[in-house]
Amino acid sequence: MSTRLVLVGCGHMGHAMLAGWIASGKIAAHEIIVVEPNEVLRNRAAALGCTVAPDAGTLPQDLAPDIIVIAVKPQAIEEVLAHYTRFGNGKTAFVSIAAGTGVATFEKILGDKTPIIRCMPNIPAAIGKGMMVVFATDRVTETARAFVADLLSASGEVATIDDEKLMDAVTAVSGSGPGYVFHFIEALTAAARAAGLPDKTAARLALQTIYGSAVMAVESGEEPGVLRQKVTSYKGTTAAGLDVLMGENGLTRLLTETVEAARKRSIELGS
Ligand SMILES: NC(=O)C1=CN([C@@H]2O[C@H](COP(=O)(O)OP(=O)(O)OC[C@H]3O[C@@H](n4cnc5c(N)ncnc54)[C@H](OP(=O)(O)O)[C@@H]3O)[C@@H](O)[C@H]2O)C=CC1
Ligand SMILES: O=C(O)[C@@H]1CCC=N1
Repeated sequence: MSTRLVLVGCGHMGHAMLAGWIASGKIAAHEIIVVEPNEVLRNRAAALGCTVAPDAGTLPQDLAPDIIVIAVKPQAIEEVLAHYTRFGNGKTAFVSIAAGTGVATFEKILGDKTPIIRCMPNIPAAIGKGMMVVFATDRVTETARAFVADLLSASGEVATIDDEKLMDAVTAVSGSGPGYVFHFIEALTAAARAAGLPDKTAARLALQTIYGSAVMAVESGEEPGVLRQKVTSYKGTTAAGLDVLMGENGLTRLLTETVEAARKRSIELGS
């Protein structure tokens, strides 16, 4: 069977998505070529059954994939795309997961008739629990949109946006968000240690509390604020803790500043 998809870059995010696609059966490993210069990461992709290549120069001359997924760092995009211009202005759709880099950059290098999709995934895609947000240009056919949406659904939930400018905010919230949550686990663990708990107990209590609360927020169908109130006894311990966390300089303000810093960085990466 012919190659349907070329994945360029198989690091943290590329591999997370690739593994989910293959496990879902939505695409077969032998329909995928992975281009990755790092030998260890290339071997990891080969172990999934994909054909692998160290660089674009070794790709077959007659290659005509439906999709090329660009999963390299934003700083490398322009240099990398220069090796894929032969696929531009044609039927091959380019899907980029790079933060910041806008459609305009792709069109400048590949040609303005190239179908381009931007997707902002997040790392829980590695376990099929990702948030995948998609923006597609008018050049992208319904068939290509449907194929990409179906493929991405193997990695988690899929949402679409119609305004590319929102991609910076999306990146700052769901793209980077797992980093904030992992840090929240670290911070609660540190606080538990400071409160006198042994290291292992501190880590276990923090992780299970965040896991249990997140699953409950998803599965109960209740608003987080309602769930919070169920924990908060009148003049009790939670109220005392939340007085700090929900105070003027509390978590909402901190997260607003956090998201804004990430959004600004996304804009910088794209300029
Ligand atoms: N990590 C995350 O949680 C998320 C990442 N993203 C986006 O995904 C993209 C990749 O990020 P991430 O996976 O974390 O980064 P990684 O550095 O883990 O992966 C990128 C990979 O691309 C390889 N690479 C470099 N040049 C080429 C080339 N010419 N051809 C093929 N592969 C190449 C790199 O190899 P080498 O290291 O040898 O240079 C590396 O293995 C970024 O644009 C990022 O913005 C989006 C959402 C979430
Ligand atoms: O940190 C980054 O720039 C990438 C994009 C979103 C998550 N990781």
